[in-house]
Amino acid sequence: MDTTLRFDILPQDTPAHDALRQTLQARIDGKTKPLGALGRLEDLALQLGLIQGRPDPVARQARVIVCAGDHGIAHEGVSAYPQEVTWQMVMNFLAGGAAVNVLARSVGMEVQVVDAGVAHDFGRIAGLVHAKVAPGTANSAVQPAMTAAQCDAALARGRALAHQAAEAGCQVLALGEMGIANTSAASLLLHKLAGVPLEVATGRGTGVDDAGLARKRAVLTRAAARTGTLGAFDALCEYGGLEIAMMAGAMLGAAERRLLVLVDGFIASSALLAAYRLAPAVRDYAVFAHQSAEAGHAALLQALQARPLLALDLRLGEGTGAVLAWPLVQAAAAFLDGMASFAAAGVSGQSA
Ligand SMILES: Cc1cc2ncn([C@H]3O[C@H](COP(=O)(O)O)[C@@H](O)[C@H]3O)c2cc1C
Ligand SMILES: O=C(O)c1cccnc1
Repeated sequence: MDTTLRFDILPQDTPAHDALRQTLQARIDGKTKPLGALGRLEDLALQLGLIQGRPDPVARQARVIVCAGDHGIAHEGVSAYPQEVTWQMVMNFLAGGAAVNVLARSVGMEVQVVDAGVAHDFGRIAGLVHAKVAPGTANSAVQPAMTAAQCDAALARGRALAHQAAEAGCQVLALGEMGIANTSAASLLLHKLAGVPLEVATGRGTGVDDAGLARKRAVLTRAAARTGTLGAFDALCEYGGLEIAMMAGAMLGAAERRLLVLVDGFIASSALLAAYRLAPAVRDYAVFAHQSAEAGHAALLQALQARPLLALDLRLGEGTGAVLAWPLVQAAAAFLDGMASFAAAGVSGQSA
């Protein structure tokens, strides 16, 4: 089966992009510094320019969308915390007291909290984006996590949220998540989509002990054995995460609107992996913010040939790592805009 959605993402290997790449590289190289000396900030500036299709890209406004969803597989005892933490943390996000709120505030980023599929009735609570597809997924250890229609709905709602961010004036979109047991869903996606063995793909998530990790591995082995090789859409349906599918849709929708996508940790990277398999061009719009301490993230980054910007031993999700990379994107745009060129400053260039 496949998604009914078609994502219209401009690929970046056109002749127009080649010309712009040369223009951007010349601008970067003309700045008053030894060639290449701003390192990965130079790569970021180049990527931002290519994404926006202009030699003078801007990074003024950014949003983090935190998608929350519950997981039937939580009932197998794969997390160190109970399922109700998901909705309780949604309340915490709305009150502004979670890690992602504080970090986003510190870097001037707006937070949008979305109910993608939490197993709780929030009523008409203010500030929450009500995009609930279902009150949690089914238990993927015994049956598909969601139907094709549910997966399509999650992708479509994520895409619409990204388009809204673009209309609100954002150039950059970060995706975060909350969902007890979603490291299990992400590990299963990594295993099915990139062929990474479950022993490598499975980690401690919120901090299960050795016995908990053994139980988690056994549950995931049982879940994985239900199916054979899967495409991206079927893998999302089988192993879910309504919030993971919604993040994938948002990443694809952001790329459609030529926004730079800040990818958070293990869970968000699994959403990008699925999105990439649905529409490979999305990869050019992605910046991998950080390397999570969650086991499996290294293999996931490797599968995407991604080199994250930061390594802070975070293992939280919520978009915490992604928001911390926003100042680096701003710095890249700032040096490209504000640094003097050799010509303008009267500084001698490279000899011979
Ligand atoms: C209080 C609390 C806040 C969180 N914020 C993010 N997560 C993170 O932990 C969960 C995934 O780990 P696992 O698969 O082991 O359940 C997700 O909700 C993720 O966002 C949290 C977890 C907890 C307990
Ligand atoms: O890296 C992540 O996204 C992560 C790691 C552990 C728990 N929750 C999320």
